[in-house]
Amino acid sequence: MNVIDTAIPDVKIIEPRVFEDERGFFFESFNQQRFNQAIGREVTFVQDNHSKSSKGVLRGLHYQRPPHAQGKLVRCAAGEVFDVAVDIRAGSPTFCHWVGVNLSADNKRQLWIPEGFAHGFVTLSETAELLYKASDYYAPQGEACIRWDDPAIAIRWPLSQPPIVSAKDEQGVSFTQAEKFN
Ligand SMILES: Cc1cn([C@H]2C[C@H](O)[C@@H](COP(=O)(O)OP(=O)(O)O[C@H]3O[C@@H](C)C(=O)[C@@H](O)[C@H]3O)O2)c(=O)[nH]c1=O
Repeated sequence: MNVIDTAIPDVKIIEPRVFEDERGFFFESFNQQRFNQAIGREVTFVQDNHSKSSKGVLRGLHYQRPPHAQGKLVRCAAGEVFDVAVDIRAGSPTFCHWVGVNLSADNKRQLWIPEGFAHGFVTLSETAELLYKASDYYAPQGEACIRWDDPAIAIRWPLSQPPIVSAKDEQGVSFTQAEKFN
């Protein structure tokens, strides 16, 4: 397993070791011990999520407010997405910074997004299936959404036309208005 730093030190790219043979491939998509070593602390995941999206669908930027904050370990098992984490921790040296990583069924990369970040992605392939582990349970009362096109964050989404966004995400607030983490 290979751990790659990103421009935001707490956000890591994890590349599993893939064993290929004439039958296909095998890899450990999650190993608690190695994962904890990779990020330097213990995280307990309590929920696995799976979503499928069509090309041009953009979901985000989502987070749950404390005490329901979620760390997420994200991977793409079919197709390809551009996955983004935004630092919303007040006082962080990388506050309001974002990182974007292509995750695909081919590159098998995973993105670790700790608590204190908003998360979103856009689908680059005809369809894409995203699998992610979360360190806390879904708590609708704690859900929050920042607009994907917020000018203060200025994410460079790889888009050639406006994305397909849910009605809920259209109601996302600006970065300035969003509740931050302390
Ligand atoms: C996120 C979530 C949704 N749901 C339900 C609520 C709703 O009826 C339906 C679809 O929910 P949403 O529209 O919020 O799904 P979606 O827009 O895919 O939300 C997800 O987006 C990505 C970017 C994330 O980071 C996730 O944490 C999550 O917020 O699924 C659950 O039952 N459990 C969950 O954990």
